[in-house]
Amino acid sequence: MPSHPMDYPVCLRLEGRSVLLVGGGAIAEGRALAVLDAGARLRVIAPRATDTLRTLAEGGHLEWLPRPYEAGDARGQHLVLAATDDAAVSRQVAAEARALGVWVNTADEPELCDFTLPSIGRRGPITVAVSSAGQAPALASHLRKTLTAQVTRHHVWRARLSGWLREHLPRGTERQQLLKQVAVGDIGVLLEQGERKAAWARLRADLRALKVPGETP
Ligand SMILES: C[C@@]1(CC(=O)O)C2=NC(=C\c3[nH]c(c(CCC(=O)O)c3CC(=O)O)Cc3[nH]c(c(CC(=O)O)c3CCC(=O)O)/C=C3\N/C(=C\2)[C@@H](CCC(=O)O)[C@]3(C)CC(=O)O)/[C@H]1CCC(=O)O
Ligand SMILES: NC(=O)c1ccc[n+]([C@@H]2O[C@H](COP(=O)([O-])OP(=O)(O)OC[C@H]3O[C@@H](n4cnc5c(N)ncnc54)[C@H](O)[C@@H]3O)[C@@H](O)[C@H]2O)c1
Repeated sequence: MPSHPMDYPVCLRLEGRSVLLVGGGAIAEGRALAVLDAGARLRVIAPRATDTLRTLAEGGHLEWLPRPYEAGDARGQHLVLAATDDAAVSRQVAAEARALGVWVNTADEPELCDFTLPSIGRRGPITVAVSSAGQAPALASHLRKTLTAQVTRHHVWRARLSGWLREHLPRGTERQQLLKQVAVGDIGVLLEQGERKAAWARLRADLRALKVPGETP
């Protein structure tokens, strides 16, 4: 039996949200690139920052405050990430963020984290995320590489096509059935086999049966 309850995995939508990153080293840089990809408004507080972080700050992609963390810095943030080389700073940041009700992650101490960061592989809209509940990050990284390699371009096509159909078709049982066809049924299998023409023909026939107007992507 695990000593803690299971972690609860989520995919955060950070667009336009304020994220504070405390620390400016290699680990912080990885965090910064990931939250910027997610469209967050990023503030970095650290006396030293990597060249990449400095360049991003000069380009206006993030705000860098070149000083140590101070009490109150977590106020008004939606999320706080701490990645310094000083465990006392991690503890201070985690305690203050928690007291303010702001979710916090520290790169060096799983016990201080409200959430941990899984190892991540991306293929189009598909994300493979592996967590080991803080127990084996190197194993999470290894598994992530193995699993991500199994996501092929056919899966990406199926995901994109499914996304397009969800956007254009009204909700309901018929849409659900068609989306299952695309994801794991005959249409998906045709796409996987490289039979794109046959897949489109089958999809058009299904759309006609649904009496839905419009072009396929
Ligand atoms: C997955 C990944 C994502 C990311 O960082 O973005 C990530 N660690 C990665 C790699 C990695 N980290 C470490 C090693 C060396 C081997 C080892 O020590 O085991 C390797 C392997 C490598 O580098 O190949 C060292 C390490 N990590 C933590 C501690 C502190 C501690 O455990 O006390 C120490 C000791 C530090 C020291 O001793 O100084 C803690 C955490 N690391 C986490 C995430 C969270 C739990 C994730 C999970 O549940 O699996 C958590 C809890 C904090 C957090 O949420 O950040 C990323 C994979 C990137 C990729 O995909 O390749
Ligand atoms: N989660 C992971 O994947 C993982 C992997 C390896 C290491 N770590 C841990 O991540 C942490 C950071 O590692 P790193 O290699 O990026 O370290 P680093 O030494 O390259 O950078 C440390 C950064 O912290 C900043 N800093 C120091 N004191 C500060 C303060 N009071 N306020 C604000 N910023 C401060 C420094 O200016 C510097 O930018 C370490 O604790 C390390 O143990 C995590």
